[in-house]
Amino acid sequence: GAGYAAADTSPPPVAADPHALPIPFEGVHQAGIVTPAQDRLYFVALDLTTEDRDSLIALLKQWTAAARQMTQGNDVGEMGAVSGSPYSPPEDTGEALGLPPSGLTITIGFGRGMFVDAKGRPRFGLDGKLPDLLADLPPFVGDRLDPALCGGDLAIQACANDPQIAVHAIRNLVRIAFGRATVRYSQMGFGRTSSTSSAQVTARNLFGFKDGTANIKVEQKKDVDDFVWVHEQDGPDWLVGGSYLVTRKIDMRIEIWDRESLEGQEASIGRAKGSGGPLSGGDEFAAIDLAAKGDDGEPAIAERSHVRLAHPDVNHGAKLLRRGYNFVDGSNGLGQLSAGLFFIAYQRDPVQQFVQIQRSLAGSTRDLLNEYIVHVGSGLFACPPGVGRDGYWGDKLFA
Ligand SMILES: C=CC1=C(C)c2cc3[nH]c(cc4nc(cc5[nH]c(cc1n2)c(C)c5CCC(=O)O)C(CCC(=O)O)=C4C)c(C)c3C=C
Ligand SMILES: [Fe+2]
Repeated sequence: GAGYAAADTSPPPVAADPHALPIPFEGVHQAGIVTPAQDRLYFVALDLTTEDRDSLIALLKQWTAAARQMTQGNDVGEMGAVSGSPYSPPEDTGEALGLPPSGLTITIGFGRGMFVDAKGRPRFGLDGKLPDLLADLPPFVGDRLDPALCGGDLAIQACANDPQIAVHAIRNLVRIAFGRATVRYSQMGFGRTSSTSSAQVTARNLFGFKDGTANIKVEQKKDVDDFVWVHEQDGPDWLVGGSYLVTRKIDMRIEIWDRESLEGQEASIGRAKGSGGPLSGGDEFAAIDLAAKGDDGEPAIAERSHVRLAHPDVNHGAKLLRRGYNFVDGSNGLGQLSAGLFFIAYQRDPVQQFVQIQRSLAGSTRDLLNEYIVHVGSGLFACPPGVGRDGYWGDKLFA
């Protein structure tokens, strides 16, 4: 179709709403990494239930074909949602009929468990292709990880400006995987907490602060190249042009935070709540001056503030491309919101980047935010480079 679900009979929306448009699926890099962050996320981690190499390859090919179709606003399969045999289940589940592609991107990552099992035994003949950096993340002080919210042999990130579109994408991919992979955990997110383009307004996280101000932006070509993509000299070959994805499900103790004074909240972050400007002075995008002192002679940006401890100057220059989303999973039995940040970061080297920064932040004597947050889920995935015209996700891995 022309970017709209084929079987739809109603006219497409009148004006070209930029949020409704399709994003190209093919490219040197996967879409959904430096793509300006969409408003909604649906993320899923899966475990492979097959041990057969050919069936894994077939799955990746079918997933790629479906992702190609859905990202361009088309139904899955040859006959889609309503044009097939009335006696068979439709190829597409149908809830995206009549909706525009809404900036849908679908990004895949491979976990360590796809290459070796828990005992280090090879899977799918891929043990020789396991990147050294695809090791389990180390434990961090204060982690309270729930194993059911960690790991996964594969991960798929669907981002779109319409949650129905993101859910439709994941649902159809999970359905295609029947008998070969099962869902380990999934997460819905809203209100992107990181802008990844300087054309975007910085959104706010559930603590009410602008989040993503000092993020790597797609326009910063050198930073993107230095900090996001795996280079030839980094290896392995199949991952060149790809990126490592770190996910952390972080619960936020909203009720405790909401009893903190404005001054206390701002000191914890190191930025002003209204403007997002650093406490060392200036507007949102003013450079952070870690040496600046307040009238009281104390550092304007507190020693234990989040932005100081996450800053490249105290982390051997490390930067991340953050792409996280807020979540609210209802309320817990105590009447508190089960809310937080589904932290997503892309990087060239997880050890020198995420692990370095998180070590700087973690622990009750470090980042002041730790009084209000707790990491409950974790994942590390190697995202292959983009797909060419006739290619499929991970094709270089099986070549
Ligand atoms: C290990 C990496 C990081 C985790 C985990 C993390 C969690 C987290 N962050 C916020 C809120 C904000 N973070 C901000 C900046 C910021 N955060 C990280 C890294 C992690 N954050 C970095 C590298 C930076 C940039 C530091 C810099 O160079 O200045 C900000 C300020 C605005 C911005 O620049 O984005 C906020 C606000 C929360 C609430 C949170 C966990 C729930
Ligand atoms: Fe942060």
